[in-house]
Amino acid sequence: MSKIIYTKTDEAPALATLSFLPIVEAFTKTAGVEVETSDISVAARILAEFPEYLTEEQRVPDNLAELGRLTQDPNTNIIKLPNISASVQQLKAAIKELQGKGYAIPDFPDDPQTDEEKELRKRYGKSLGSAVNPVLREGNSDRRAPKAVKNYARKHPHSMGEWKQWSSTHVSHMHGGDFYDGEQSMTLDKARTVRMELLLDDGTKKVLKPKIDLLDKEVIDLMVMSKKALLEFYEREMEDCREAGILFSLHVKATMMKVSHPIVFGHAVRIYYKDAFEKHGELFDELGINVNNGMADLYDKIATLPTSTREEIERDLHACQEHRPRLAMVDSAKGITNFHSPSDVIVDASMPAMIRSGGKMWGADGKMYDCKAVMPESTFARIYQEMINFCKWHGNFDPTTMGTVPNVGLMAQKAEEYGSHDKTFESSDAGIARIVDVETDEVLLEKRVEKGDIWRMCQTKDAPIQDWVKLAVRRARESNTPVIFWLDPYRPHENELIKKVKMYLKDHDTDGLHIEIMSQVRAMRYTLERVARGLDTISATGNILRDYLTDLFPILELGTSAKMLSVVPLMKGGGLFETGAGGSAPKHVEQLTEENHLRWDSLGEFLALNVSLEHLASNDNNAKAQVLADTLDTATEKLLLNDKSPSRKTGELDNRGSHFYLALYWAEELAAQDQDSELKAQFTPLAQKLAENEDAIVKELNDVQGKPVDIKGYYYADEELAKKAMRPSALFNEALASL
Ligand SMILES: NC(=O)C1=CN([C@@H]2O[C@H](COP(=O)(O)OP(=O)(O)OC[C@H]3O[C@@H](n4cnc5c(N)ncnc54)[C@H](OP(=O)(O)O)[C@@H]3O)[C@@H](O)[C@H]2O)C=CC1
Ligand SMILES: O=C(O)CCC(=O)C(=O)O
Ligand SMILES: [Mg+2]
Repeated sequence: MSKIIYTKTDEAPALATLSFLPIVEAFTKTAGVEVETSDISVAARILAEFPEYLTEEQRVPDNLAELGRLTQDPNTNIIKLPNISASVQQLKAAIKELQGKGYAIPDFPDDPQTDEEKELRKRYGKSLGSAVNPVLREGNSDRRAPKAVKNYARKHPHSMGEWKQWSSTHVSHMHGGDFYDGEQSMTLDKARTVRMELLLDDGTKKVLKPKIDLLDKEVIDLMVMSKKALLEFYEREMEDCREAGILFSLHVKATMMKVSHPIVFGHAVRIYYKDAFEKHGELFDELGINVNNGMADLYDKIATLPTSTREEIERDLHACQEHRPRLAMVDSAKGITNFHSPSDVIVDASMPAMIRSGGKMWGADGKMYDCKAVMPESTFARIYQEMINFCKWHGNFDPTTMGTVPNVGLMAQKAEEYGSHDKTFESSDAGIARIVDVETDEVLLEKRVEKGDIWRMCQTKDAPIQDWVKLAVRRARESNTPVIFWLDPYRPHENELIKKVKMYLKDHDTDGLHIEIMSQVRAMRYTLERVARGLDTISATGNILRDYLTDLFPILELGTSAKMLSVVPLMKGGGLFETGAGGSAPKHVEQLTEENHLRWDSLGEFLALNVSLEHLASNDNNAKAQVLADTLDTATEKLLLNDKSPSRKTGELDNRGSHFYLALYWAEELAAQDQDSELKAQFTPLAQKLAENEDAIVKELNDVQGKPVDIKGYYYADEELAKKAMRPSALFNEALASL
């Protein structure tokens, strides 16, 4: 029997699943496909970590570990929806909700002191940040806008803010002392076991990671971010921003770069509120305030103080703002700034949204202003300035004519920064950070660090690089599109990759293909020159640029990266089919609970299901699955053409309504096809029933809107209540059940 594993995740995609999954199950069972669900939501992952605190009935299996194992099985077929990569604040909120529901899990230790607390912190750390994707992505990334989606966007362009040549918006990044500066990299000459250690100035050694097994031909890097340089950078840029009179906005990825970026974020907050931190620092330490988790943590903790002390602190914080630039807002109505939480502004989505708005972000008064987009680490920040330069010079892109930029991204086996979290340290002392061969004591890489510097090691295995080159060549051939490898010869890590790419390209027939290697800024310029002329260009990039570019171009081309096809051909032969390139849209949940309208667009799920079925069809020789895939493809196109995607407005067709239309069109296509008479016979009555009841069903789906809906929870909502909310049409439910 063919099997699809459909993940249950968080927030908007989890809600959408409650409506869409019954359709998937009903349709695919006709091809003998079993749909199994796997809950990898942050709440389920927390519960799976602490079975000994739970009753027998409360325990849940470690689904993520099981899926990780399955990525090694060639028969695996997973549809993966986006999940929360939790910040500390989110994790704590999820823990609190679970405790409130009677799950006696321990508190999150903010400042672990005892061994027991340290152990708990370590265990909670497994659910923190980007904890799911690196486990499941045992293959490289193939993300692109399908033709039908691109054509639809060309005919129905989203709105674009206007770029003015006089715009003050720009990107600021460090020019020295960051990870890019002085990076060291090497390709291993043989398999080795290494340790990471700090050689202190007094000659003693602090071993931070005793044993890392490395493979032959693996690329390793050592990078350091200087705290001093970072603080000076912030001080300078804040002053520069204040003088310019524009908004200060910090764009990091504290969720995915879960160790380094919260530290980088925290320094920005402390510099901005420097005077208040100098005055109240001791008290803040006593209260265990850690602004690496955002100002929300500070406000939560000072709430417990006597009113007079709290008010004094608040006054001092406000006084800091007087000689600092205005901050970009996340929610101006609620007074939530860019510094509120490190998971509110996530660079992959936040920078494209800013560029799409003509270089503007929200100010505290609810109006939009030019901004200084601060991305301390220069390695990848420069691509955004290059795009901004292009927009200022040429005006904004035109979605009706612009070319498309698919991406082939290196990410398998925790490539590059993805796998660096357990090898990232905030240096406790000054000394030499070293990577040393355990057997021979040979120092492979070393760099001076001062107290407070962040240093890390990255690994990129050779097999994923070979697979990445192969995938890039395959995509170039299949789509007859040029491929540019975005690799910078001045960056040691990428210089190692360039040698490998050149070598592995020789393994393939590249006759007639256009393949080039360019540094990032040149690659961006080259790609944009083509984009503006309506020409397509595949970007073949490392892991971080994979993440950045697969939001950047889709958001400009299509309005959202939710409409992307996102495939991970697993290196062992299975398939991981992701849905879109974006996240879990927390704001959408708010709209659902307040107004019972879910604006989440499931196009990404439809596209993923399509390729998942195709994969089953060829792997399992399942001809019916192929018919389902072909008809789903046509139905999806019809849905776009008939404008049945969810509206943003309460009272109009939402996620549930668009699911109904997909089911209707899919059933109609199956009824109309002649390849499989059994399927035709099964779906003809359903198509008739849905078509006859179209108006009544849509009315049922729209009539429930406009009122709040209580699903009793955010991270672990009541499944029955949520299901009821997401399946409000009795007519539609009955029709599906009749299949
Ligand atoms: N693959 C994964 O597992 C990923 C997970 N994440 C996680 O998702 C969470 C939110 O991240 P964030 O950076 O805010 O990015 P999101 O992509 O979730 O949100 C940014 C905005 O994009 C729009 N959007 C995204 N997806 C859809 C969709 N399917 N339909 C309609 N609009 C959509 C929404 O705009 P509007 O509000 O205007 O409707 C949304 O507010 C974080 O916890 C993050 O870690 C992020 C990226 C990938
Ligand atoms: O894993 C994460 O935290 C986010 C991943 C992401 O943004 C992406 O893959 O595009
Ligand atoms: Mg992303």
